[in-house]
Amino acid sequence: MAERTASNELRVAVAGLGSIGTKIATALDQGIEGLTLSAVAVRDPAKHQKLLGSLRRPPSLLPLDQLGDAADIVVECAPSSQLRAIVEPAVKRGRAAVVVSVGGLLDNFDLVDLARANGGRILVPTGALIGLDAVNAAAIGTIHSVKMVTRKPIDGLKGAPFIVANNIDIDNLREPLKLFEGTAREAAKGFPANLNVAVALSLAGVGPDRTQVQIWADPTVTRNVHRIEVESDSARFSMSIENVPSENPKTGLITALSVIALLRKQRTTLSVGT
Ligand SMILES: NC(=O)C1=CN([C@@H]2O[C@H](COP(=O)(O)OP(=O)(O)OC[C@H]3O[C@@H](n4cnc5c(N)ncnc54)[C@H](OP(=O)(O)O)[C@@H]3O)[C@@H](O)[C@H]2O)C=CC1
Ligand SMILES: O=C([O-])CC(=O)C(=O)O
Repeated sequence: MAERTASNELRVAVAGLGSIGTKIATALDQGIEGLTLSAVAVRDPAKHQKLLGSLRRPPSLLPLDQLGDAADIVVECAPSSQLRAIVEPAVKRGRAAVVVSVGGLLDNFDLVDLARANGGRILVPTGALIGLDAVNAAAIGTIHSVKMVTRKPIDGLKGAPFIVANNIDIDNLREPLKLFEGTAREAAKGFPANLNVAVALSLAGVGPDRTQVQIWADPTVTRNVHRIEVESDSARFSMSIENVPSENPKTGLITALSVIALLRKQRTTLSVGT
């Protein structure tokens, strides 16, 4: 059972105060019904003094692996390399972990079993994507295929391991270039900081080995564009989203908002959408 504050609020900890974590911590501090920001973990406290000093109710500053001691819900918004260090101790204590670096979950899927064995939960928000409610619903029946095409500006792809390993020059592109076509599992390996959305889609639907993904470097777009097509026995649907990049060009602004929406649903009286 989750412990509660004296006022019966759920305590939330935020791991990583980058483009996503900063917005979530700020929203919690400004007030989300039934929730309180209890702790944060950062790599370099000096870098975050301004933000931490501006919060109305300063949270505890803790190491990543102690966040679960101070919170009922631990929100992971650090690089995927830190996923295990954040989620494992939290779910071992029976806490809920909200995971945004969802690509990293594929190599750490035993965490789901660990959570199950200890009464913890792992929550994956829709994040920078759209329509996981419909994909979840279709998956109750039979999904025949899920295809996703992602187009990103050059800055949103720079440094991806797939690009580096294949020595692809994307800096001087004048027209769109298809970089990759394959499964969501392969996409997550080659583009770990760019294709979390493909993994979230796959976990909602037919899994990482049956979700087909194309990735384009596109100098003609300024947004991270994802188009998805689903064929199932209950519905056929196409969805697309054009994300405004945040201070981190790899990350759409809507990602933090999606997590805030998920957190709101934990205690709100009226909850809309699955
Ligand atoms: N699910 C989805 O739809 C999406 C997921 N993402 C993923 O979300 C994650 C966060 O993205 P974003 O906020 O843009 O990334 P940022 O790079 O902006 O922020 C990551 C933060 O984590 C901090 N950090 C790194 N190591 C540690 C550590 N050991 N302890 C504490 N903090 C640490 C960094 O600190 P410092 O500033 O010191 O480097 C940084 O502030 C990424 O993995 C990204 O790929 C992104 C977009 C969409
Ligand atoms: O999935 C990701 O990691 C980021 C992304 O595509 C986006 O922000 O649109």
